Amino acid sequence: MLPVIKVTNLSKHFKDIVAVDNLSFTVNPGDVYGFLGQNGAGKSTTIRMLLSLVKPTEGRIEIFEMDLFTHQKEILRQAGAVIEKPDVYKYLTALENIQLFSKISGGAKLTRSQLLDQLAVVGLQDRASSKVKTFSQGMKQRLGIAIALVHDPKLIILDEPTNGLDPQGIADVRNLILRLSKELGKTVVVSSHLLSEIQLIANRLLIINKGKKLVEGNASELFDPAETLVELETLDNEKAIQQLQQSPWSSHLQPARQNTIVLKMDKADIPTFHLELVQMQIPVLSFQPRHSLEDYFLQLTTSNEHVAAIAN
Ligand SMILES: Nc1ncnc2c1ncn2[C@@H]1O[C@H](COP(=O)(O)OP(=O)(O)OP(=O)(O)O)[C@@H](O)[C@H]1O
Repeated sequence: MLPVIKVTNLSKHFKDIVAVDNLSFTVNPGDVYGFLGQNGAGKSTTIRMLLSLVKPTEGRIEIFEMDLFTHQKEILRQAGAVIEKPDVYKYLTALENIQLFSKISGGAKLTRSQLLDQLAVVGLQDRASSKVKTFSQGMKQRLGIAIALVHDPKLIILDEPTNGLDPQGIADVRNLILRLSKELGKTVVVSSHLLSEIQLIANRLLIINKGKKLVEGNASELFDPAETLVELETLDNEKAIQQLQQSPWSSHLQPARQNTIVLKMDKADIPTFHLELVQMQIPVLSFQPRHSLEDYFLQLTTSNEHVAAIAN
C-alpha cells in the first residue's frame, strides 16, 4: 500500500524557534490519521507545510507519490483543508456559500442538486437556505468541511476541527470525520491537542512535542487497554535498571522519565512483575501502573527526558 502522505526529516525554523524538528511520518490511504500534540507542539506549522502555506527549512513532503515542491498544483487539486475557523460569508446562505466556493475552486461545475448533496454530507441539507449568521459554531465548521469537499478531494486535512465547539458540535464533527473515511473512502488528517478526541476517531496517530515525534502507531495497539505502563521509583534507579536489564523484564523497559523507571507490559503480568521485584530485592519507593494512554500522553508531552531519550 503506497502512502498518501510521506514526510521525511521535515523541519521548520522561525528564526531561533524550532517549530518542527526532523519529523518523519506516513499516512496511508483511508486512514483517519490523528495528529496530536499540546498547544505550540508544531501541529499547525506541519499542516501548513503540507498545504504549501509555509516553506520548510528542511525535509521532503510527498503526497500522492509526488513531491510537493514540484507538483504543488496537482497535489492541492486533490486535497481539501479546513485550518483555523473556516472563512464563510455570514450574510450568504449555506447554499450560496458552497456555490461561491465551488466556482472559485475551479473544479467541475456542480448543479444545485449536487451542491445540496454536498450539504447533506455534512448534515446541513435542512439549513441550505439559512443565512450563515444564524449558524452555531459547529454548523459553520461543518459548512467549512463541505466547502473543503466541494472539489471531491481524496485527502482532507483538518486542523483542530473541534476547537471551540460545544459537546453536540464536537460529536457532529467527529461523526462526520468517521463518515468521510468509512463511507466516502477519504483519507483524513486531523489534528487536536485532546487525546480523548483523537482516540474516538483515529486508526493511526502521531504524537509530537516541541516539534519532535514522540510516538507514531496504530491506534488499536497504542490504545490497547491490556497494555500497561508501570512507573517505578526505587532507592537506586541506576542499580535497579541494571538488575532489570539482566532479567527477563529487560525487553519491557521504556525510556526513563525524570525519577522513574518505566516498563511496558500486559496488565496480566503485573502481579508476577511485582513479586519478582521483591525476589530481586529491588528497594521500591513507588509502583504505579498507568492504564490510559491519556495519562501517558500528558506525561510524555511534559517530559523532556523522554524526548531526549527518543531522539537518541
Ligand atoms: N509565523 C511564525 N513565526 C514565529 N514563530 C511561529 C510562527 N508560527 C508558529 N510559530 C511557533 O512555532 C511553534 C509551533 O507552533 P504551532 O502553531 O505549529 O503549534 P500547534 O501545535 O499548532 O499549537 P496550537 O494548537 O496552539 O496552534 C510555537 O512555538 C509557535 O510560537
